[in-house]
Amino acid sequence: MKGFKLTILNDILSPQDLKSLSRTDLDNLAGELRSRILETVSKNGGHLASNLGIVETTLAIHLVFDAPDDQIVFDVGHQCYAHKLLTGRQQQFNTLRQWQGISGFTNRNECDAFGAGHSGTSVSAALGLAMANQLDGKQHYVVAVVGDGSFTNGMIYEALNNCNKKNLRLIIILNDNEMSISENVGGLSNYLSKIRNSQNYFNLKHHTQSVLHRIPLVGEGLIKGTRKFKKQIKKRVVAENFFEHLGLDYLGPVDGGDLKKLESVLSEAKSKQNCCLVHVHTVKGKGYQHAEEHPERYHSSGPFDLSKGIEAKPSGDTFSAVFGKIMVAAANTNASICAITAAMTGGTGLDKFSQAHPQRFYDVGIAEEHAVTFAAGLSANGKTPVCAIYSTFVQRVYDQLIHDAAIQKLPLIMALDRCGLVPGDGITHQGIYDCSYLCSIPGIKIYSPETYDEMKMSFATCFENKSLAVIRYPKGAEKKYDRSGFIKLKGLSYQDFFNQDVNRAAHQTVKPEIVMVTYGRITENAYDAIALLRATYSIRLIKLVKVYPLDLSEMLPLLQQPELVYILEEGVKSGGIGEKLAAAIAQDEQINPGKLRIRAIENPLMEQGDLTSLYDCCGFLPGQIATEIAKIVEKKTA
Ligand SMILES: Cc1ncc(C[n+]2csc(CCOP(=O)(O)OP(=O)(O)O)c2C)c(N)n1
Ligand SMILES: CC(=O)[C@@H](O)[C@H](O)COP(=O)(O)O
Ligand SMILES: [Mg+2]
Repeated sequence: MKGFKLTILNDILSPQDLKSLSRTDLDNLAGELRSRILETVSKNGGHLASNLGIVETTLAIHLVFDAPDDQIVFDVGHQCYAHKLLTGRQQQFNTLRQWQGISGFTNRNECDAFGAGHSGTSVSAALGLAMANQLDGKQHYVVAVVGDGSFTNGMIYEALNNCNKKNLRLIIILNDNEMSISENVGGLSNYLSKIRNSQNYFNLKHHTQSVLHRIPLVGEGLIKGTRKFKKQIKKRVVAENFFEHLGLDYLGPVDGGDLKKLESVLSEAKSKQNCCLVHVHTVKGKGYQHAEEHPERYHSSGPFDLSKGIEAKPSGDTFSAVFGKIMVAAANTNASICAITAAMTGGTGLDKFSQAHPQRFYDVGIAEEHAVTFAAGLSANGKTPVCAIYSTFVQRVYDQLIHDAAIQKLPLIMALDRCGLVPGDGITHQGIYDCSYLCSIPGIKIYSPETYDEMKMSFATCFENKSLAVIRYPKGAEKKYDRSGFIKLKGLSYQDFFNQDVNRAAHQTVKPEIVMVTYGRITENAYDAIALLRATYSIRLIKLVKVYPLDLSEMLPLLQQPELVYILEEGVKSGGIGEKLAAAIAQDEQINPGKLRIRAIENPLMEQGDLTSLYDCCGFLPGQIATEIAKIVEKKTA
């Protein structure tokens, strides 16, 4: 792909420039868009397969509609790369997903009609935009683009239920590529495949309708009563589908690779008086053979060699993979263990479990709320459910955890993946809120293992204790550094970095000047910061594994001596573990609350970027931590 000349794309400064292109130019442009997407994702990482599949649909949308007056709302937003390239962001496209570059999702700051990252929001947002237009007497259209996977999300149906208003300039494009990240699941996916496979349904329907139009007595232009009669006949001859029953017009399925047909069907949708759903059949990964053959592998990828494709096997363990192993091993000996995922089998490491224990594995679709209440139901009838969900998507299940688990006093284990800062995906995917909001759920216990061993122990404890518990861990692998000096207590471990000549037994009597308290992946940063400080100060590092409720009887005695207690937290400051500890210290007569400092995330609206840039922005790099601590101590002793 290197050196591929993008002759047409270079001249597209706005969607208006598309409108004068010839058919041949448009076809070539589709190829150029794919090349640019491939080239960029192979360098920066990103969501490849979905973007390759939706190129012609995006072109058709921008040919038929007039953005930005007409507003396009992408569900999830991970498939918006062609849209970005056609809407004035070509120059920055090489900065995709990079620090201070452009986001891999739709982003209102970048001039998209609505931002996203989480699934299922598009139709509600688009309906709101369309209603606002209607109130203002504006004639603009709003187009929601939703994948078949996202159509498994309940919010879509809540929104569809409200779309049956007259003269609503709202068009919903169902981008059906037969895939979520992995294969799409459930009754809806079967139903869509039925519509697709009812051969020529669309053609038959159109043919029937045009025949009906031609019958003299019921033809166009006749009085209302006759129209009613015509509708009755239509209904009998052509069965309505689910969407039509909800009061929407339905067009499709249309071949999503056929730009001319797409344009014609979208133009027809525009002419409808109702909200219209256009069902487009696309191919995930289209145009790059590796991605067409393995759409799941190319859903979201890191950088890779375009000529070779992505290696089949990930190398080495990750927290997700270790979680998968823990689950398989536990379920081998405990028949009550069940695993639930909301469309993230591979990402959460549950693929092995799904093969080893298919009867006890549930992929419920992109339906986190349902996943948790469903798990609570399993729990109520004696099962041991483990819900594996990314931290960011758990934001959706706050009420389910309170109403359906905590209040019911039901044991339930939440395995939270992708906790902490999430580099490439950015602002919508940061796993930095969970500790803060989950702490207030009655009876909840939160563990934040930093190592695979701690993770295993946390799960073992939770399987045994049968309570409402959260085990949270980051994306990727455990950090490698020397942990041999840590002394384990119940819910924490600690290590003293005093004068190296002092032996461990003597530590008890030596006074640490600084105590650092931290948890999770960022412990390594604390450890590295200590390496910069230990020649000057004696420091104690406390690593929490059980982060909530805090085991104060273990911890407070360790905090009494130092001049400074410095809490380092890869999560939001507001309501976080640091603030919980501060509140506990404030009530302890032995500890002066004035010696506490919290370094946590104060501006959580953190865009995408590499982890080092994100850490830098938060003051989390070891050098920054060391400098801050030295300054505080100097000020105190001055
Ligand atoms: C609430 C929520 N849960 C899970 C995800 C993770 N996720 C991102 S894309 C995706 C699959 C979407 O499938 P579909 O809508 O069909 O789009 P496609 O990738 O096939 O184009 C999932 C599960 C998410 N973004 N939001
Ligand atoms: C769009 C989305 O929400 C997912 O595709 C997410 O980007 C996947 O992240 P991982 O690649 O870390 O599984
Ligand atoms: Mg799909």
